[in-house]
Amino acid sequence: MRLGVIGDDFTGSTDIAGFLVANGLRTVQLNDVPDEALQVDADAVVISLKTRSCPPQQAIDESLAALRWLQARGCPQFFFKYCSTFDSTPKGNIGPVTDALLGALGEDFTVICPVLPVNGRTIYNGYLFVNGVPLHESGMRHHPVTPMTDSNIMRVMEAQSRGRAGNVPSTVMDQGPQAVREAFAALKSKGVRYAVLDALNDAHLVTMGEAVSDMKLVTGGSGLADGMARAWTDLRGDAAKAAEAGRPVQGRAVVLSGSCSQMTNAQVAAYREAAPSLAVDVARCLQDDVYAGELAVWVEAQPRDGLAPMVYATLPPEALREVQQRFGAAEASEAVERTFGALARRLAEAGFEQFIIAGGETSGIVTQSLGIKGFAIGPQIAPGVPWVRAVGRNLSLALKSGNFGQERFFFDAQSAAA
Ligand SMILES: Nc1ncnc2c1ncn2[C@@H]1O[C@H](COP(=O)(O)OP(=O)(O)O)[C@@H](O)[C@H]1O
Ligand SMILES: O=C(O)[C@@H](O)C(=O)COP(=O)(O)O
Repeated sequence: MRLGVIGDDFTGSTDIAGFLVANGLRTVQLNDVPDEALQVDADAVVISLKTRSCPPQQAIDESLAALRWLQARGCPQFFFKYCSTFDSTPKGNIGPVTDALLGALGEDFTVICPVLPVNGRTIYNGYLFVNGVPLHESGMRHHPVTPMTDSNIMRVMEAQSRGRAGNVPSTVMDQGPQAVREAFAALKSKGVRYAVLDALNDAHLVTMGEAVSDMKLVTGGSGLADGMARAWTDLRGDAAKAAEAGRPVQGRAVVLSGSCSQMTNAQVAAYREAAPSLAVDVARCLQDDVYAGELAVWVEAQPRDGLAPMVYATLPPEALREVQQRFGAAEASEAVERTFGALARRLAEAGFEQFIIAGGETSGIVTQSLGIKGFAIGPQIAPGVPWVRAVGRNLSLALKSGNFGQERFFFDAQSAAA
């Protein structure tokens, strides 16, 4: 095994796994900390946790358990994968988990690099941009669980961690890996613990991929992993072959959307025009246990041919704010997640085999509710969203991060599975 990834959510984990596979690496995704006895033969193992917004101590404990599992299998390098829009408030959990992993590895320096230029997530002078808009002005300022109100990654990192952050600017990135390594040494000598790496383009990814080759722990988004994988010329194989085991199974499909991100809103609006669609009633999610069953009955009653039916809780920011004021943000989001978990379980029992899910937390709860222990990674539907196939089960899933994919993503996913 060359790389062990600890992902803080399920969509983020399939995102990074998809990029490793696209580089021809044999990659396996395991959901939650795997059993001690499990043995895996792969170039990269991605352990997906659901630790983005749980209490910090739980995030630390689960991340350290994942680290120990990987260490016990001789893994030489570790990647803490979090969102390319950072998705972390001053409460955590990126800072606390990074500190805990550094401590466990006996290290005192790492990179902070939430970038994915192909999906418009870039860093300039330590400020994170989403499609050219500063993070705090993007749709992420309205995120229901982790609203991002500051684009300065040094500042948000320092607010939730134990050390100082510094920046490696794009002008240094332009000079190549050796210059970046020298910048690391200079930052370290000033007592900096976290180097926030600028990345504006593909060339910067390749540079950083080489520059971090000796670092035991790296942290960030899939852009960094893409750069690292490109440097492993000895491992890179045929991408189509690496994706073969994850090709989607054929069967009945459903779309479940629990993301309120800007792009998901556009995707739901486009899909609702063409396919049978049902909006979730949050009050019912909070009030009774029979609601998920009723939703399942509706899904099952939709025509078998044509586009897959969609159940969605997706709301634009103003409507979401109203729901949150009425019921409480945490209570509402938990109830919606619980409903999607129960609905997915009912649909799997009813024979549904393809699940197209929008939203990281939503994907996490659905995967856990379906009792899926691991995924083989298939071909990408859009950058960062591969089809994945449950190990040992006849189930395929597309786990879409809130802001990933184009407007016709739900259509694209079904065409890619045909
Ligand atoms: N209508 C709604 N009212 C309240 N909370 C909601 C609603 N729809 C979705 N949510 C919650 O918002 C959160 C969205 O997070 P997530 O699934 O990670 O999406 P994203 O990938 O866009 O961040 C989930 O916890 C979900 O349950
Ligand atoms: O890095 C990313 O942007 C994604 O891989 C990611 O982490 C997804 O998170 P959600 O937006 O919560 O789905």
